[in-house]
Formats: sequence, C-alpha cells, structure tokens
Amino acid sequence: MDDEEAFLSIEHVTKKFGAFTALDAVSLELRAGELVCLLGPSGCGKSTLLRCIAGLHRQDEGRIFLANREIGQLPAQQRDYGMLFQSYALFPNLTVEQNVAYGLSQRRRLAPVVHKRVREMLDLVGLGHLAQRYPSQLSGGQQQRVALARALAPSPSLLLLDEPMSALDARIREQLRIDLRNLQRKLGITTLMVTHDQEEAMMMADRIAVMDQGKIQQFARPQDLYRQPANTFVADFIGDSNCLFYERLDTYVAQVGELQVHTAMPLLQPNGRLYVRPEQVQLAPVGESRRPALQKNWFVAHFIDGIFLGRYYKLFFQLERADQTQIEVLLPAAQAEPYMQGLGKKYWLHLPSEALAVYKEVA
Ligand SMILES: Nc1ncnc2c1ncn2[C@@H]1O[C@H](COP(=O)(O)OP(=O)(O)OP(=O)(O)O)[C@@H](O)[C@H]1O
Repeated sequence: MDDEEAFLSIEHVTKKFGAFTALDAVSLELRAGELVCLLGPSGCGKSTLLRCIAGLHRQDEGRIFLANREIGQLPAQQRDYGMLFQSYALFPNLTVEQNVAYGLSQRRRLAPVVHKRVREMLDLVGLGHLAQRYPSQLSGGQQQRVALARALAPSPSLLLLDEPMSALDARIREQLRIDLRNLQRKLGITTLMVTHDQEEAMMMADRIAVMDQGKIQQFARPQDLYRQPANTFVADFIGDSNCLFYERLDTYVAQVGELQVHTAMPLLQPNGRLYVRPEQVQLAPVGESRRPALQKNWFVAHFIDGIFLGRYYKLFFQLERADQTQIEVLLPAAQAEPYMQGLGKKYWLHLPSEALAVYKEVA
C-alpha cells in the first residue's frame, strides 16, 4: 500500500472451478472508507472475488484480511460485512421494518432497541414512511433501499455490493447511484462494488480495479485509468479510443498506411497500435487555409457518419491513404452540426503528437 494502511487486504487469491482458473493470484488493498469498484467484462471473475471475500466461495490459495484480522478461512457470518445483490432478496411475507430487523433479531416482535435501529436505518435510506408495507407494495428502487438498510443495520465494517443497480431502470438507477454514494461517504463505510457498467464505476468509485481473465489489469483512480491506461486491454475497455495500426519508421515516427505520423512518445516496438481519444482529434475545413498541410500530423479525411448524443456528436471520418483507418471525433453539438450536412466531404484532421499513445500489449 502506498501511504495508508490497508483496511481490506486481498493477497494472492486464486480460485479454480475444476481446471478453470477464475481468479489468478489476485491482490488488492482497500483503504478505510473508500469505495472501490471491480469493473470488467462478463466472466472476468468480479463476482467470484466478491464471493471469496464474503466467504460464499472458499479460495484455493491466498489470504484475506479485514481490519488486520484474517477472515479468509472464517465462516461467512463471522466476517463482519453487509452484502447487497442484484435481486433484492427481501422476505415477501415480512414488512419492510421486519425485513430490516431480520439481521438484528430474527423475531417478529421487535425489542425497543432493535426498533430504534430499524427506524434509523429506514430514515437513512429515506423510507421511514413505508415501514409497514410489504415488499410487493414497493418499487424496485425502494426494495433495493430496504435491502441496503438491512445490510447496514448491524453496522458492518465492510459493504459488498454485487451489481446492486442492474435490475433497475435507467432513471432510478441514476438516482440510487447518487444516493448510495452519498450514504457511503456519510457513513464512511469501506465498500467494494462489482459492476460491468463503466459509467457507474467512473461516477461512484474512488478507485477502480479493472479485471480481465481472473487478473487485475489496473487499479487506479478513474481519471488515471482514462488518461494513463496500463495496457492495451484497459485502453480498449475504458472509454472510446481510436486505434491506428502502425509500423515504426523511426523512434518518433510511425507509418500508418502511406501516412507518416509523428509521436511524442518513443515507439519501442517495430509495430503495434497507436491510441488517440476522440475528444483530442482536431478538425479544420479544407480550402480555408493551406497551413495544416505544412504542419505535422494534419491529414485529409472524409466525413462518413455522425451520431447525435444530446450535448455531443460522435463524428466518423475515414483517413485518406491510411488503409481505410476510421477516426472518431467527439464534438459539442453546436460545433458538430455543420459537419452533418456534408456526407463525403473532405476535412483536415489533426492527430496531435502528444495525444498519441502506445501501451503495453497484454500477454
Ligand atoms: N460455481 C461455478 N462453477 C464453475 N464455474 C464458475 C462458477 N462460478 C463462476 N464460474 C466461472 O468463473 C468465471 C468468472 O465468473 P464470475 O461470476 O466471477 O464473473 P463476473 O466477472 O462476475 O461476470 P458477470 O459480470 O457475467 O457476472 C466465469 O467464466 C464463470 O463461468
């Protein structure tokens, strides 16, 4: 751990299902109070890691510590966490209040101290007024709030969330993300959340662990993942990127088709891929000025398509003399609209050398 001591520490955890390795010596450390997202494509091992921490799977190798206590071999109920799943998993025959009380006391008649705690929890998630309802009388978002209140009621040290919002519709999901994040900050509870939704992870997490094939590819702040991907997997997975296949001509000059593309980063491999984010590509009208042709990395491209995204447009261009390479450009709507009139029209397109990056290929 860089500066602070780890609150949850996962050390070289390996989990196999038969001959298949779902987790391959995964190590991860969470600081007290932070919200970390496990993000990755379907089947990369996110839920398996969460379940190993929860004690719902037993790892084949490796150790897990929570607040300096080794929990990796303890039964689930002794590990001190609250958990929330995609499905709300509420008891349909118990009221909201009784559901929340379930983890505190399994009797239907609530002792005053339990009752007080349940009330506090329901107020915390904004459902104090619905205490006597049954789950079937609630919306999906409300049911998930009840499940959250139930998970938090015993004051666990750790909150584990497994795709908690994926069953909800977009608008409710958006609100619940904000509420969950605010609540997590207010309580200062260390939280690990599984999601395959990049936007959700970017919006909520202090740090994101990007996983692929049972390994953590990069663990960093959202801004750093976007700006400095550790390898080509992360560069492809996080955000949109343009990708140009090149052959090296010189340390700082790449050949893309017939074009010579100058880079600020040294090209260490004889060939590979250059990445550039759509918002970093610049455009200029052909004919208005001859200047671009004389400068580095200005190329002629044809406008081929555009997609309206509300505040922005994604515009697609095809580079001339570059093996059909397509370049995506992101522009604010007002700037992009004139381009939409001219299908097939030629433009100058600038790939700034400092915006071009090469990344380590994943083994
Ligand atoms: N009980 C099991 N028996 C056999 N294989 C399993 C078992 N549980 C998970 N796997 C396999 O392990 C891999 C990782 O599964 P896991 O559920 O952790 O993926 P995930 O990243 O959470 O994906 P998703 O987003 O689709 O839930 C998958 O290939 C899955 O098929």
